[in-house]
Amino acid sequence: MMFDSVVAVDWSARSTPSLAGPCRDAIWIGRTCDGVDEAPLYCRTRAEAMAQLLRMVERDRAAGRRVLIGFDFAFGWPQGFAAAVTGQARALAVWDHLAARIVDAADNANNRYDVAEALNAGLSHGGPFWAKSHRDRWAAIPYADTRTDHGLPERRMVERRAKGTKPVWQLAGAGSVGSQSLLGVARLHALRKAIGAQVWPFDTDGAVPDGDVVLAEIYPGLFREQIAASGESDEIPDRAQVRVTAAHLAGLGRIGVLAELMDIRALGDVITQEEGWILGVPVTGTAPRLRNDCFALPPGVHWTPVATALERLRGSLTTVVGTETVALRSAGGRVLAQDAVARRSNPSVANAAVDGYAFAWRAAEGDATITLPLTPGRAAAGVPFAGVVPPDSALRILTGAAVPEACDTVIMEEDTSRTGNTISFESGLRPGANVRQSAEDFAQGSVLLPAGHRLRAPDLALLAAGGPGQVAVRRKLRVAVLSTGDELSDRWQPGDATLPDANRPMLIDLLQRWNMEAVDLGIAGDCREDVRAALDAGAAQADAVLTTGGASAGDEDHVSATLRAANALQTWRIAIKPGRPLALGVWGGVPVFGLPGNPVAALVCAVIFVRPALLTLAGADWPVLTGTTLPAAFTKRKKAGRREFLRARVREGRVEVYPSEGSGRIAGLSWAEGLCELPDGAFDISPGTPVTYHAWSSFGI
Ligand SMILES: Nc1nc2c(c(=O)[nH]1)N[C@H]1C(S)=C(S)[C@@H](COP(=O)(O)OP(=O)(O)OC[C@H]3O[C@@H](n4cnc5c(N)ncnc54)[C@H](O)[C@@H]3O)O[C@H]1N2
Ligand code: MOO
Repeated sequence: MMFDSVVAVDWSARSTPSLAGPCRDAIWIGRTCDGVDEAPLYCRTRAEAMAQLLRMVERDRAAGRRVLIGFDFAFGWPQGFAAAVTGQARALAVWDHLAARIVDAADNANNRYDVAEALNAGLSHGGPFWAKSHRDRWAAIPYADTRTDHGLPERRMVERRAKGTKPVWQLAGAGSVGSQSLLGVARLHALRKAIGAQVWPFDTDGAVPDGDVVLAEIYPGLFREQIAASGESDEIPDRAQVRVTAAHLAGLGRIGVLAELMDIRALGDVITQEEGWILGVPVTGTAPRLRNDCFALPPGVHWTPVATALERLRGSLTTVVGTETVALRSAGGRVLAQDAVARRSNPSVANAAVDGYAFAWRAAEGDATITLPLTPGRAAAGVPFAGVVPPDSALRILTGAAVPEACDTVIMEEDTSRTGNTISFESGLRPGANVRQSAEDFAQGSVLLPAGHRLRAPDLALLAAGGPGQVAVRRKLRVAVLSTGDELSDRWQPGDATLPDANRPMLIDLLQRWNMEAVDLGIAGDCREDVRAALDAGAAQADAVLTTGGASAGDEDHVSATLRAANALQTWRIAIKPGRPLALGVWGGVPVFGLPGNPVAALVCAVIFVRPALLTLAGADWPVLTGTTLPAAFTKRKKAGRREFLRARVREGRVEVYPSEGSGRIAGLSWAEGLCELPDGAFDISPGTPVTYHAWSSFGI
């Protein structure tokens, strides 16, 4: 067993001691020790609870027991808060900050609103904390939720996954947890120092802790059903919560599941160092969150060549989707999550490649004409011959049938003549002729296809032949698509000043062809509130967000501006035409690809940059574009300093390009059947000059 003693604490942010007798909304401590569920303890103050816990730890340590203590408040804050307050992206730095400021007396009197007010005042746009006990005090904390663009995510990633959890910014009101965290963390900071406890996941970097006293964040809501079913109907709810939660976590420890739940290294350091995690929320299927600065370019970079941009993109992204199992027949287009290993050899036994007669080759050595007696019976595919073929005899055999043990060669029926029970044929057959050797195609245990491979129809034949009826694939990547701009409308009518949205249908179709799920976020107007709300919706529902429009630096470029305000924007000026302004950001841990609004630029950016990036997030191999070299049918003098992609098609073996290069000329997109890629350097093209052509099919279109 991992922990001998498991303690669950229901915390409280009260400012006065709770009633003398046990009551709700007070501190309760539940404990399961050596498999025995103890009666929960009631504590009137935080100071009393800490004293109880210290006594328990002392006793457990003296008895050589490992102890896990869970507290039901957030140990961390949404991504970005720690760095904004302390300059370090670590929750424990916030613990230090709070421990130095929180005053929490023995009678529960405390200054949490003063501390929250100071935090708000030090953060941009009024800060994230809201709700308080007195309407007329702490002016920097709004009483109702009238907060504006404070630039931090509303929830931690774990709060998006655990149903019923409340954001940590709310300091008062039913179910709020913000105040509990401020006061609780200050207390845990002292406990950690006093007894050398390990705080999971921060002290272990998301790994399973090895200390003898471990503090972790818990949430009794995870055990809601077990609590409801626990049978003590008139029990105070807080008491039932700590009792059942402790018993449950101890049970998970006994069956080895707790260790699995405590290994969250795969989530990355935004979670393991900054936001924290609720013990018991499963990790599988959870994308590691990206750091806000994951797309940062080195200082001084102004123009990024295409190849460098691709390399950087490749280096900053990894797989974010979990694994699921699907039937082989519906696995086409999916990405293998693991190497597919053959569960059988093909063929599994040596078998006949033709209809004819099997015999031992030694029997047919010598004479010009060979005559062999036939053994009664036959071997057919799936119906092996049950008897023994004598050394100088032959056996009737059909294509696909197992070659009997004593035989090694098969003669095709058309090459023999049969009289009664004998066959005759000309000598000269090589040993092993017309026999498919066991495992000549592939051997059991060999890797048929590597993880990351995208399955096509022929691959399904191979996997099926290798045995598995089911295959482990990556969950489909979900990608949200947003168009931006006041000029766009989905309800456009002739005569309107608005334009129909051309980008969204195009991008949604691209995603579907790449075997991803598209989430349609519609159109956001040219205002930050709209863009913010859409990005929030995208980050909540999808693994990545694609936007078009508003990517460059103009007054109306609200995608860039919104990401910049959240300190999450990197604008890459790529040496490419079209598609030069590409905004890359991270919103709520989810990458945002801000494509230029011009439809031609949007498509080029989508196929050249976004496709490989999304395939990487989806767990697929990085696609390498090779292209075909063909003679040009056009004339152009290309300047040095940027790569160009021209709308193109092939006619009579030569590459034609669309007469206009304007990146708003949508007709040319549809006219084209692919792109002609011109290199970064200067390049003079006249009819016949070899150029590189990529058919739409090489972009999965
Ligand atoms: N001062 C600068 N101006 C511009 C720059 C620059 O670097 N500095 N870059 C130019 C280039 S190159 C491009 S491409 C565009 C990119 O602009 P944005 O991404 O900010 O896009 P918008 O200004 O919102 O729109 C550009 C153009 O595309 C039309 N559009 C937008 N969305 C759609 C849609 N869904 N369907 C159809 N058409 C759409 C929009 O109406 C504009 O005409 O910036 C240049 N300017
Ligand atoms: O990206 Mo812009 O398309 O070069 O006009």
